[in-house]
Amino acid sequence: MKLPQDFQTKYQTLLGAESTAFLASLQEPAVKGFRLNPKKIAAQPELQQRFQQNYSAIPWSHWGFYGQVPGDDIAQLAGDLYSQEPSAQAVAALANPAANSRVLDLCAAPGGKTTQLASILNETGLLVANEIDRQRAKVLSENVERFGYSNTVVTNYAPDQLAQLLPHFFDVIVVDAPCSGEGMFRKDPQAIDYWSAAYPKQCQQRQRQILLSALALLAPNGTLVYSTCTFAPEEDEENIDWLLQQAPNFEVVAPTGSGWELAAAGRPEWGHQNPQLSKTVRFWPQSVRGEGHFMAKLVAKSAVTNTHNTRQETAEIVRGKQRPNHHKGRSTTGPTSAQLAQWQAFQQATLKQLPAGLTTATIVSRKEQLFAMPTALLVQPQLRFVRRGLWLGAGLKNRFVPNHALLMSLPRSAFKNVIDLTESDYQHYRHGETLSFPEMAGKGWYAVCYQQQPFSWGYLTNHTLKNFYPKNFRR
Ligand SMILES: C[S@@+](CC[C@H](N)C(=O)[O-])C[C@H]1O[C@@H](n2cnc3c(N)ncnc32)[C@H](O)[C@@H]1O
Repeated sequence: MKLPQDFQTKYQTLLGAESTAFLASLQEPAVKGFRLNPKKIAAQPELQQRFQQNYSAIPWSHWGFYGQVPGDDIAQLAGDLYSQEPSAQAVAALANPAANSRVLDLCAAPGGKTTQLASILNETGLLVANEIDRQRAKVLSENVERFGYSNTVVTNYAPDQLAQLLPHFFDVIVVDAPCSGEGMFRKDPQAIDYWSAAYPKQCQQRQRQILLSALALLAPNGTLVYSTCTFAPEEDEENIDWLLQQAPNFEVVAPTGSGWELAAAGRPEWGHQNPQLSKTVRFWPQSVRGEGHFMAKLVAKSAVTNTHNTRQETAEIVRGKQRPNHHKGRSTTGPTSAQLAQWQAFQQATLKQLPAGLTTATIVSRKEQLFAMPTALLVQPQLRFVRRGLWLGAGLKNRFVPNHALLMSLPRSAFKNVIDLTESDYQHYRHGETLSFPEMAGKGWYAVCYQQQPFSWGYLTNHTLKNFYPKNFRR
């Protein structure tokens, strides 16, 4: 790999003798990793064993392993795992939101940190995954669907717009900032083409704008995690030093627990000698099995009285004192009683259990489509979504048609009817073909499975399984 001369000179100056090992490490192959989805793996001990026996664990990650699982493995399709390089798995682990927190992943696509944060929250609280780029937000939304957590919504805002809509709303915010990507040079050599000596400073300006919005979105006693996949001090230590000046009530906290001793500390000398920077974290490829990453966790030094009243408003909505303002809202309303009746009839016929997050959700409709939207978000009827919570399905005139997202949010044991496909039927079904089962009688919705994993809805009628595998996933 040909590294820019300016890059080499910069790190020779910054790192001195260590630069030889650092620059040599960038010529090594990238380290691959993936992370299991605890929600889906919990009920499948044989699948857990498959991974535990064949792959070694990533020390600092929740559920992380070194290695690579092919993209068309059923475990990928069924949302059992997410491919993510090992160091990137430290960011959500550092944030480690408490159960029931309101969490925002501000720069979220394609969803590596989001899916890990969702796993940590384990269907409690609320997770907003926001992405500024519309196309990338769609990919993020697909990954959120695949992982199957019903308390996760996807939005598509610039950070300052979101801050106007949900000021001081979140307990935990992760800013995995767009950066100069030096830590990705091995994984994605194209990042080298974008790089110039001036690029880190340009990125710094954009990162500071994003961080100011993050402060406006954060509850007074909230936690902010900032990360980049670059080595550049301008984007790392300098930004945290600057952020502490903007928010003097905050301090950096160092990670605790096993695995973190393998990471290095940030460098105070690269951020105006601010001693707090020794509690920031660096992953260097010459000393850990992973790519380059920087991260810092900031918490409020002293408790501040929470003056905003969103929690009170939410409680009132839940208790029914205040109705969500449907008129100002872009598109959601309450479902009709006929739609609700269809949804209930569908549940009775098809499901043994409901997704866990539904207990803290409100059912809303958009035209005939029904969604379980996290109740806490009803305080802001102006909010537009790419995914407004768990997409349940369509309440049509005489029937309910479940959405793929509902299937992905449930374990195999939740379905009254399951059908296991052979390898050959599985390939046909993934193409979108209808399958014939002369021995199967009756009518109804089935969770269609391969290797025990639900991957699609199917509707059985006249000995034929109608194909509801989403058209955009067919191949
Ligand atoms: C490092 S990537 C995020 C990776 C993601 N957190 C993950 O783990 O999969 C940074 C993201 O920030 C987005 N972005 C770019 N410019 C932005 C801006 N001005 N404000 C907010 N986000 C921005 C990019 O589109 C990109 O998706």
